[in-house]
Amino acid sequence: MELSIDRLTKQYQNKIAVDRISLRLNTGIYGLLGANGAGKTTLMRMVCGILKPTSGTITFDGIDVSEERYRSMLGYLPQDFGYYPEFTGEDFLLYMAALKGMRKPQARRKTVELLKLVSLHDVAKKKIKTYSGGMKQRLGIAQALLNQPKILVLDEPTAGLDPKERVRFRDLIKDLGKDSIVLLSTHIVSDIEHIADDILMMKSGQLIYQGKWTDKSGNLEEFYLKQFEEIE
Ligand SMILES: Nc1ncnc2c1ncn2[C@@H]1O[C@H](COP(=O)(O)OP(=O)(O)OP(=O)(O)O)[C@@H](O)[C@H]1O
Repeated sequence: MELSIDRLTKQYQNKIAVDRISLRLNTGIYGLLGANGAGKTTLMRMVCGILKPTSGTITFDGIDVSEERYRSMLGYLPQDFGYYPEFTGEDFLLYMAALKGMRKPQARRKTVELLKLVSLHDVAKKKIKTYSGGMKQRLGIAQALLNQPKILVLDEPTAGLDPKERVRFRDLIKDLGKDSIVLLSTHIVSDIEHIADDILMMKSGQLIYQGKWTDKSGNLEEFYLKQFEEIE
């Protein structure tokens, strides 16, 4: 299982948001770190096939990002995910399953399973508008997992969560890297430093660090902040 990104570039009018990024990702959790505007969302949107690159390619085991087969293997939680406040958590998942073309019996089975996984089974029949930020994000993860994706893209899933919810979210994500490629963006080091198998760090559209971060590598937070300082 390999997601291959080759010299990927995205240019907006006079701004290069992603600048010739090449990456090979296998199963595991990849923590994508970068300051605001570094290009994380642009990169992730291209990996999800919803933003067309200016140049470069993205393939999964040889399947191009533009193919339907690629999409069927993808799970995505966007930064500004739109929940339906009047839906219950359960109805929302059933609705998303229908959008993904799942058959009803399978959708029902998967909904029950995922509500348990994200610890929302007790509130499955409550309206989303009564959910906390953390509960909504867990529901967001659940919808992204409906089709058992091989590639799971989570764009700043911990934004707006309190510290307790952050830990809970981290615990949930930890296991997902066993069978799939998880790409998770954040600008908070502690969100990923203990769960990411590999660290990817972006600055001004470029990848400035890629690989494992071990105790020998030093303090990740310090290294990260140093890159920040240089921007300002
Ligand atoms: N549609 C667009 N048109 C022009 N410039 C854009 C567009 N979208 C993004 N940009 C610019 O591209 C750069 C990268 O933006 P991007 O949203 O990918 O960064 P990010 O790392 O995800 O930041 P954040 O953490 O704030 O989401 C920024 O300078 C941004 O202003």
